[in-house]
Amino acid sequence: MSRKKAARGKGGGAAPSAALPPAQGTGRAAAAAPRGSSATAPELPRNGGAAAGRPSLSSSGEFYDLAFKVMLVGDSGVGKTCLLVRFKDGAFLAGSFISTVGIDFRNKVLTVDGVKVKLQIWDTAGQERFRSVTHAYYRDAHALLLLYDVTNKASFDNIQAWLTEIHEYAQQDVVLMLLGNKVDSAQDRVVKREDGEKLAKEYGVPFMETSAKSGLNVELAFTAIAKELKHRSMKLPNEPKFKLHDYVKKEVRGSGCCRS
Ligand SMILES: Nc1nc2c(ncn2[C@@H]2O[C@H](COP(=O)(O)OP(=O)(O)OP(=O)(O)O)[C@@H](O)[C@H]2O)c(=O)[nH]1
Repeated sequence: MSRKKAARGKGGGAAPSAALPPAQGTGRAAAAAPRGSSATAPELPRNGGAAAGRPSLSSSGEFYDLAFKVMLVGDSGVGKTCLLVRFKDGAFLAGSFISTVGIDFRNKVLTVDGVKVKLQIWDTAGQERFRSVTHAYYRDAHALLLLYDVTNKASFDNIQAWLTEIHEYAQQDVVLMLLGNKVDSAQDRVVKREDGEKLAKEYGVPFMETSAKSGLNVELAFTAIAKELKHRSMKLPNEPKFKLHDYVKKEVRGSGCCRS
C-alpha cells in the first residue's frame, strides 16, 4: 500500500465483483464514493475450501489449498495497516499517519504444516464514521485480530466496545485474538502487559503483544491464526489437537515497563 490507505486491493490481487462499477475493487476510487469504502473479493467458504481437495491458484500466481478471511479491527491509529504491511511486505510505514478510509485487503499465502493457506487480510478503518462500512464485512470473517495500542489507554479501554460489536456482527465461530501493538515504544507505554493479559483471560481470548515497527510477534500472530483455521477446517483424525492458547505462549516478550 502506498503511504497507505484506501488503495484497495493493492498488492492483494483484488478480484472486482462483476456487479460493481469498474472503479471499485481495483485500487482506485469511484468518483462519488470515499476511497476504499467498498473493496470486494471472492467469497470464501466457511470451511476454507477444505472439501475441494485440490489446490487453487491465487491472483498473484501462488497455489493454495485453503483460503480464509481475516479482519484487523481496533481504534484508529493502533497500527492495523502497519501490522498488515509488516506481515505482507516485511516493512514498516514510518512517517505521518494517514487514516484508512473504509476498508482494504491484501492476500498472503503461508505454508502451515505442509498445507498452503491463503489469508485474505482485511484492513478496516478504525474511525467511528466508517463503522457501518466495516460492519458489513464481519459476517464472512473467519478470524479477527483485535488491536489496541499499548501507548494509548483509550484504545485499550475501547476493547470492550469492540468485543460487543464483534459479538453483534461476526459469526459465533469466528477465531479471535487480542493484540497489544507498539510494544517497541517502551518509554510511552501506558497499558501494562498484565492488563492486556487480564482482559484477554476474562474473555477467553488468546493474547500477544506485537510491534509492527520491529516486527516482534507479527509473523507469529498470523501464523497462529492460520494454524487454528487450518486445523478447524481439516480436522484430520490423527493430527494432535492444535491449541491456539498454547501456541501464543511462543510469543517473544517485549518491554514490560510503563510510563505511569
Ligand atoms: N512505534 C510504533 N508505531 C507504530 C506501530 N504501528 C503503527 N505505528 C504508527 O502508528 C500510526 C498509526 O498506524 P496505522 O497502521 O496507520 O494505524 P491504523 O490502526 O491502521 O489506523 P486507522 O487506519 O485510522 O484505523 C502510524 O504513524 C504508524 O507509523 C508500532 O508497532 N510501533
